[in-house]
Amino acid sequence: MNIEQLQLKNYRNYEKVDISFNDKINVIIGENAQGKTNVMEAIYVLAFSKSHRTPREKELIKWEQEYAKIEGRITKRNQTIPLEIILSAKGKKAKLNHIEQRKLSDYIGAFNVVMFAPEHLSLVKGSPQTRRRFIDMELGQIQPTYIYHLGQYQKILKQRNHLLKQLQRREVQDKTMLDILTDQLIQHAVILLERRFIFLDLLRKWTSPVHHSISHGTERLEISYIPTVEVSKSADKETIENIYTNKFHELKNKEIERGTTLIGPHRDDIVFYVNDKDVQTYGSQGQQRTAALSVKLAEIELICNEVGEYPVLLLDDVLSELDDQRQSHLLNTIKGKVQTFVSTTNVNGINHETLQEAQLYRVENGMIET
Ligand SMILES: Nc1ncnc2c1ncn2[C@@H]1O[C@H](COP(=O)(O)OP(=O)(O)OP(=O)(O)O)[C@@H](O)[C@H]1O
Repeated sequence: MNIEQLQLKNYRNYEKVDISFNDKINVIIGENAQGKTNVMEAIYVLAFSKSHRTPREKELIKWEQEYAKIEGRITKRNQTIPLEIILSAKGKKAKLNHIEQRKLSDYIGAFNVVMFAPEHLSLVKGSPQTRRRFIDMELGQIQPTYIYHLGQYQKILKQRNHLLKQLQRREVQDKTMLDILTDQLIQHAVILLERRFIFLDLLRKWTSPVHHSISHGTERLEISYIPTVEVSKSADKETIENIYTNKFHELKNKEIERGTTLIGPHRDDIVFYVNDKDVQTYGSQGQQRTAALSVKLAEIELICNEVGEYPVLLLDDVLSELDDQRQSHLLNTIKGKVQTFVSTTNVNGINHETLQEAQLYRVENGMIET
């Protein structure tokens, strides 16, 4: 899969841009704060309809402008597909093949992208929220209906937390609504948990050989999903539902006392083990980085396996963060098969023959030159 062309109108510090891309390696080079990440972000927004940097979409619109537009032409299974995202104070529009999609879950998944930025290097040692976000984004692009269930779960969770706060402050006495919201929450929690278990199995399958190879056969990487309820990954829907129902019943008074929902996929986590030791606690910074790189490389293979084509890879300011050996492993793995975007202030920090074949784009103050 490739992105052939990108057009930006009033996006961040770009007033108007129209660029065509090379189907192999594209290097976006420029000083700090010139707009390199903004280009990467625009490609990401075209795929996911949201930014990887901010939940506040207003920030994406050029200052003092009414709207921002990102248009892209991608090729997938030998077909050209036009995509369009328009952001304004009125909301967001997503168009696929020039047709506006009412549900974002009908849009997301058409264009597959893997982003690798410095913050992903802390996937292993960072917060559980970072890891949950990672699972949600990846699952969302291979299974668009996951986004629907996640959205419903988050909506009900918000209502339930609000009600728990009211019950805590005794502004509400009747608990009937709490039971209704609990049942609704469980319906979506079961689906999220089931799909995350399956996704983790897939991820583990692709991560193990990659990690074994990067570590020259010295390390074995394992990934475990840690839910907030005791449940086996082979449990069926009904069993998971019963486990949640019983646990919510048991925790009812405690949740009212605390004024928040204490269990569910929004509190789950994943743990990485290298040679049976928890990498977050015991791993060196190098081992944590290698684990993060393995996950990213596995993600590319996993998407290719699920979708039938390699996703586009965005390496935002990350190559120079990797040492020569990890850089080489990454670039050798993707060479010739994955359309890649690299943003950097200086190509000198990147030593690889792959870059000799790259198309260079110079970015300066919201202008791009090839
Ligand atoms: N909504 C906006 N409207 C206009 N300009 C914006 C907007 N949002 C961000 N900018 C500008 O975009 C620039 C930052 O661009 P970007 O994050 O792409 O930098 P970069 O080239 O990747 O830099 P670095 O190498 O430091 O990461 C800044 O000059 C910032 O002021």
